[in-house]
Amino acid sequence: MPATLISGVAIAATIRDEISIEVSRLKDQHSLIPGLVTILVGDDPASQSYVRAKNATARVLGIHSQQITLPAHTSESELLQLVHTCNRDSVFHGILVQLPLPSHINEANILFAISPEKDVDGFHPVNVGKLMLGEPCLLPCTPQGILELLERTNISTSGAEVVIVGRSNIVGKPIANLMLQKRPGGNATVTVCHTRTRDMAFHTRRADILIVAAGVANMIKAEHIKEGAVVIDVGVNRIGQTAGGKAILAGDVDFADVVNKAGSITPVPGGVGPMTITMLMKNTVQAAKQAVGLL
Ligand SMILES: Nc1nc(=O)c2c([nH]1)NC[C@@H]1CN(c3ccc(C(=O)N[C@@H](CCC(=O)O)C(=O)O)cc3)C=[N+]21
Repeated sequence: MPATLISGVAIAATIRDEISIEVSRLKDQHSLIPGLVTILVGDDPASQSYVRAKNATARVLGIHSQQITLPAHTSESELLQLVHTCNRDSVFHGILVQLPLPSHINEANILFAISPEKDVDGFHPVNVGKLMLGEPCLLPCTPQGILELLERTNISTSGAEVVIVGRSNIVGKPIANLMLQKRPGGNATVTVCHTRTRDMAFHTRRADILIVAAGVANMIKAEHIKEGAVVIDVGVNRIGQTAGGKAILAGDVDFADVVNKAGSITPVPGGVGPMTITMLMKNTVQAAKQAVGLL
């Protein structure tokens, strides 16, 4: 029997409806319009399309959003100036600096300059530290999206063997921490694999829930998974182009190879990606409410 498809598109749509209702309520009852500024440096086509999607989603939900696009040769100090200006601008409750930045800009210097209250990516050390401690904070969007996917498909993590492939600051490390926490959505036994892991399949085959965020197209095959496992594919790899010039996407999981062995699986596209953008909207609303003392 083929795996049950976990539709990020459908679950994201449900959450977007919830957010849209909340945005209307904030407007009506508190004259509060959540605001998001997205900052894009350079002209990488993938980054352009992600930022466009973020702004489009914000508008649909009634969130005020503005995109600021700067040339690739923008200096670190110019970008820092812009971040400081946005920190002070009360129209914006959330600031997103699209990554990756051009190599002459130190990403940490920029991310650390964003006010933690406006850090809707959850990348600032204050929010990273709070996450680690289990304190309320702005959570990074992709890990938060994965928790929502599992919760809303009634997949329990308590006592489960969760194996994560990838140790990035954006996905691997924070999702590992969240799954460890002593609260619903956590309580898992967590293993994190990476490029130096000696026998990847030995670990991944033990997973009840396998989360793959390695950035290597189709690396996870049937031999890597246990029969009936939940497989969450975070990979978004551009592996080619259609005749019309549209990017062809592949996940980190070889979907065709795994689909008859997994119990449930997220597709790419249409799985984790739409959840990531939705959590950015949720964080923007949370930041706006916090800014005016509603949380
Ligand atoms: N400051 C910052 N924050 C981010 O959250 C951030 C970032 N930089 N840099 C790049 C990564 C990547 N990322 C994705 C978001 C949505 C989809 C997504 O919606 N994907 C669609 C397909 C989109 C397409 O067709 O290209 C899907 O999987 O169905 C993918 C990837 C956010 N990122």
